[in-house]
Amino acid sequence: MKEKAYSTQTWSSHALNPKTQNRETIDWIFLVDLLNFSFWSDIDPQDTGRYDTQRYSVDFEGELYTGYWSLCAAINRALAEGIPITQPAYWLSQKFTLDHLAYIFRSSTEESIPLLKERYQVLVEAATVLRDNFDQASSFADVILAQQVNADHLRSAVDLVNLIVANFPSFNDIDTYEGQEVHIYKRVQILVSDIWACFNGKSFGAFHDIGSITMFADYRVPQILHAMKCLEYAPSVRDHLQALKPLSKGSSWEIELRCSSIWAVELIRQYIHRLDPNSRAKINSILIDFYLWDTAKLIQQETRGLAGDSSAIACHRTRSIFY
Ligand SMILES: Nc1nc2c(c(CN[C@H]3C=C[C@H](O)[C@@H]3O)cn2[C@@H]2O[C@H](COP(=O)(O)O)[C@@H](O)[C@H]2O)c(=O)[nH]1
Repeated sequence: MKEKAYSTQTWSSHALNPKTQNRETIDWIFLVDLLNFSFWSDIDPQDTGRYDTQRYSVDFEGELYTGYWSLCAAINRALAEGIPITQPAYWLSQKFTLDHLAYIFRSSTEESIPLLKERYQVLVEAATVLRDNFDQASSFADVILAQQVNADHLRSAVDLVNLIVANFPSFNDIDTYEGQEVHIYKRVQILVSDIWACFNGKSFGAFHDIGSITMFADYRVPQILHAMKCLEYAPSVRDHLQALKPLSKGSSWEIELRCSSIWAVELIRQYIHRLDPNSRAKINSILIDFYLWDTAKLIQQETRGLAGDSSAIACHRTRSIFY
């Protein structure tokens, strides 16, 4: 596997990610990270990620995309067809119906996109919040611009995360574990991080506390943390996942798995900073996460599925709008 230095520039190197850095790019990122959840397939048990399993696949410019990239492909395809899908006002227009969203996310295979109705509701809710809570804001860029900057013209990533979860319910990734509230905040943190990475830490992406953002607790990174022997699953949990059984949202196993993946990345980050104190300014949990996630996807492609060999672990099958 080709090693590559990880930096914010890596973000725009992905074929489907925008190459420009402007308000339209913010709109694209906002839409993607509103819908950045639950792409694991009910009909690809080996999790090969391949369209020939008939799992949900999007054809964009002659290429078939699955998983997270199917979301980006469907959005780019809609834009290429002249559908203003990244404009929040569109989500409140007459034209924007559940059937229209089904067309936008149409599949080239038997399986449709999971949680389509929830995706529709998330968009209508977000556009309503922009209109009602942010003075008819036409773009999420206006929400960022409304944020105070400090003397160095830098905003607070943590304040932006808290502002988003206080206003947009679909980002409220909170659970209760043994009576204690646990704020995992996966999609809101990847939203702020994608903006930071896309803008290379400048302009809309200029934050003085970006190092406070954690890894994004999804269902893909725990697998590679396990493959790297950074995460160990109790035999009962491992057997449950390998049997492709669903893991219910809010169960103690699900919360422990997500929080353990966050803590594992924090320990990796601390280890890297101890090894090389100069890396403190360059390496944060976001870049470690991006590296781990991209590497997990490469392994999935090369081995036709991360659950392929016995040492691998299947991803946990929790249907949720939060990741
Ligand atoms: N922790 C973490 N989770 C991430 C991402 C991304 C996409 N980020 C890309 C954009 C810029 C970066 O450089 C990455 O290339 C998606 N996901 C989550 O994965 C799951 C989808 O997986 P699969 O079904 O296999 O495609 C789903 O929960 C989705 O929310 C990430 O980066 N980190």
